[in-house]
Amino acid sequence: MAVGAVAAAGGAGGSANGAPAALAIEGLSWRVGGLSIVDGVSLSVARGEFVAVIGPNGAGKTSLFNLVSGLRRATGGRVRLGGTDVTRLPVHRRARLGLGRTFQSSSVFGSLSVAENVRLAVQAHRGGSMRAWPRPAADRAVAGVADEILAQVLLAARRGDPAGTLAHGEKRKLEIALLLAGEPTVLLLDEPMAGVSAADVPALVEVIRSLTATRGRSVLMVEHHMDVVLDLADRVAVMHHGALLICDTPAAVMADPTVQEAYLGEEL
Ligand SMILES: Nc1ncnc2c1ncn2[C@@H]1O[C@H](COP(=O)(O)OP(=O)(O)OP(=O)(O)O)[C@@H](O)[C@H]1O
Repeated sequence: MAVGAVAAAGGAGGSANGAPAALAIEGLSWRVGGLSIVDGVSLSVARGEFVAVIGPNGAGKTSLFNLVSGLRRATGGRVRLGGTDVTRLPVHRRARLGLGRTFQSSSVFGSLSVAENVRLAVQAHRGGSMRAWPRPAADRAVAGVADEILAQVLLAARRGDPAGTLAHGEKRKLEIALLLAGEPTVLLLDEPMAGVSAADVPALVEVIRSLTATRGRSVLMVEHHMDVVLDLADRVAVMHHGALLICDTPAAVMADPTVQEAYLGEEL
């Protein structure tokens, strides 16, 4: 649940207590070759809040994520992280400011163990700040952090297994672990349930739920599985033809006739 006030539906900017939103998307647009793919989207995510983005195929959800993470350059509007304007910053600078997007599977080393993968990610993130530490102490600290992360993503039992042997659902947990190694304050999850077997969904949902439970982390998640969205989200943002249709509580969104219309002919 959101720390402090729950931000106003769809509004950008700060929360009611005056603190800047963890993530503020303000009139964000992306035009390509005369086509408006993302059309003036304004949406804010409060500290500790979980917002899901849904919409029919081709609505612009992934494109919105690409603009927020910096993979694509917006043609209009702004993105702010904790009040800092990051609109013109490249991916790695946004990451350094606390924005994390799930790693693609290609960043998992299949022949290394699950624990080694997480240790490498922790090392990559903290290495510089530990340079003055004696080697054994630094190694122990990295291993300790990696173990904590593995416990949080419910992968402790698989810590010694080669990452390449993980099932889809477990691989998603490992990708989340690698993301957590970067100590993000805002996490972008793009279809975390894609390809995950029905049996593995509940455990993965619990891992994702735990992300906002500590440290005031915020999550923005694109997901097609409505049961997962309704279970996890504080608010649901609906995109249609590149624009934001509504951003409100799951109950209000489900009851909204314009949402039903946008999904006409598709499963909601
Ligand atoms: N680089 C690009 N150039 C031109 N059109 C693009 C480009 N990238 C995406 N599009 C178009 O923008 C629209 C939105 O695509 P996007 O992938 O963001 O939608 P989505 O909501 O994530 O869809 P899905 O749910 O199917 O993943 C689509 O019509 C897509 O074909």
